[in-house]
Amino acid sequence: MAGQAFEQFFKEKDAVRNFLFYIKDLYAYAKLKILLNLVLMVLLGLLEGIGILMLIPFLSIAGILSSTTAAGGADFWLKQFFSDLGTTISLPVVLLIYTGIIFVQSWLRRYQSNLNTRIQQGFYSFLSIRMFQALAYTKWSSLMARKKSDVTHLLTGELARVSGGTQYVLQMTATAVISTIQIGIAFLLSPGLTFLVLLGGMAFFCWMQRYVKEAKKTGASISQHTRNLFFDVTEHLNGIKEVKTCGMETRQIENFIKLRQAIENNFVRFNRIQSGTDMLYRVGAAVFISIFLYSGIEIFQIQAEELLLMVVIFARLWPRLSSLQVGLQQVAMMLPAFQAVLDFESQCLRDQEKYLEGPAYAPIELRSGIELKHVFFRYQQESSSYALRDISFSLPAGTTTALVGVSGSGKSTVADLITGLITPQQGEILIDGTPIANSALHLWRRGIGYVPQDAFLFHASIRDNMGWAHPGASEEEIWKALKMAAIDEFAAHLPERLNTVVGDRGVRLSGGERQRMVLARALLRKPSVLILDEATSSLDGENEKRIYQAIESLHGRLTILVIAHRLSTIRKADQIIVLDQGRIVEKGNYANLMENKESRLRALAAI
Ligand SMILES: Nc1ncnc2c1ncn2[C@@H]1O[C@H](COP(=O)(O)OP(=O)(O)OP(=O)(O)O)[C@@H](O)[C@H]1O
Repeated sequence: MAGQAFEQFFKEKDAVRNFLFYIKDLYAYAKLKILLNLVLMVLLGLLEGIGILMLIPFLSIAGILSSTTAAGGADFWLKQFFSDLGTTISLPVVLLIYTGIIFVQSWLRRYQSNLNTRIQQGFYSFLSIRMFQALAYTKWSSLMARKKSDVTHLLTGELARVSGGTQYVLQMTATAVISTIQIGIAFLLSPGLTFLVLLGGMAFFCWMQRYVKEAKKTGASISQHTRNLFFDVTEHLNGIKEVKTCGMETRQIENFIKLRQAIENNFVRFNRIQSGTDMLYRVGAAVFISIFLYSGIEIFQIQAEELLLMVVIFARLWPRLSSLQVGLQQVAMMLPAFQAVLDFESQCLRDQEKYLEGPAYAPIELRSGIELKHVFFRYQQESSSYALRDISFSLPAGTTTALVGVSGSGKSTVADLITGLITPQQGEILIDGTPIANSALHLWRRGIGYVPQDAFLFHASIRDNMGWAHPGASEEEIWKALKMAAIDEFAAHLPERLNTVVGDRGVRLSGGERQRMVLARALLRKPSVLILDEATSSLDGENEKRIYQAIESLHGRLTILVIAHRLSTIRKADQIIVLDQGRIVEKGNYANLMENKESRLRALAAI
């Protein structure tokens, strides 16, 4: 029957596998602490057992228990020993021993509870850190396919649920160990009755396993709805300006209420399962104890003291069975969260980038140039449409190349290929004549300064934002970088200069100020390659001119790739590459291309 219950609990193979993975992970993390925990559990179980046995001297002193009630067998000797204790020592001594046992037991329980919390919280951190590491080293192409809100949800909500489940796993283990010891002692005292209690208890326990399945279903539903809620809130915050501008608040609120209510209903449903099983256990206890008392007194005519002992044992064992049930339901509810965490982690691990770390590995500095040879790239493997087709060009070191083309022509995709965030399906990208090894990609990227379209700043001071890119940068280096990005005057006039906090994602700055700040941050790293992906799109003419003057002053020292939509900014580029629908349609310098009346660049300039 126990086998059936086990099977029912772990009906799906995945659940068994995940639960075993979970236990394996937990054990791998806290081997010694878990062993210490087990020892404590055994000690606590024994002490609780002795606590029960101490009833015998009480009964003996009170004259309820005679020392000749049973003869022979382990139970006789045990009872005899404790009964003798009652007749040879006085009541105060027995009470003192009893209090001592309870004191030691309480102290151990407190120690074990602290140890459990240490294991639980430590395991939570262990899983979070492991998951965050896996996430940080995952390939961009794999991250691109994921919703940010799902990842946040996994790292916060789902992992917190897993941690809550850990508490129950530890509690259940303690309950199981202590119960086993108590059952052993109860067997010594009264094998027949204990067997009957156990049989009844097991049958009841197995019957109750249907609720564990229910709990698991509720857990899966909670996972799904909390994920949706995270998504909704994240989207709302990302688009809060648009929401307010278009007066869409009510719709957002309605959505939020719907999701919140679904979660609320699931938790209420789960509590209904928990309280329902608790009620059934209580009613079951009353029925069982009535049957035992009746059959003990009327049919088996058991001695009163034995019945009393059985009531005590039953009163201790039954709640444990109930707490095992509650624990199983809690763990079953947590398993979908663990499964989600595990799936995400294994996907991240499958798509890892190799990293060479350590002082021996310096950023790769470009010496002769970058070359793209017949590169084809498509975002979806199964799709027949390519974002880039047969792209070949080179960026000699120290030159400035401009990529132009209408929206969607593939400019940002070229930039992502050069940084190694994505890899071509056909063709190759050579850095100083050789393809960059997978393991060295991060070293290559460390030598690149990148300013994206939607430049972001942390909610921190300018100094901290700069320090993020180059932790050891001196005050002088920071001001130099700010000057190169034409933002030094702005920073110098701020009330707290470098200590001024720029708001969340830099919202306290104008679009142009933010982009110049991010450009300064990129330059602070002293990169050998600088990529500007429409980085000047929100600058006014004057600021744009200043940035390009600064960039021109870097000409020859850096290899620069500029993705630009304003052609005025690329006049001085060494070469201009015009893209259209993923193909290179023109190459040359500004003067050459503009000379040709049919040129695409001219057409773009006209637009
Ligand atoms: N993550 C993605 N998944 C699928 N397709 C994508 C993805 N990113 C871009 N594309 C597609 O690839 C093509 C090239 O996009 P890309 O962003 O490189 O163009 P772009 O020239 O930089 O455009 P824009 O000037 O608007 O930024 C487009 O058709 C676009 O829809």
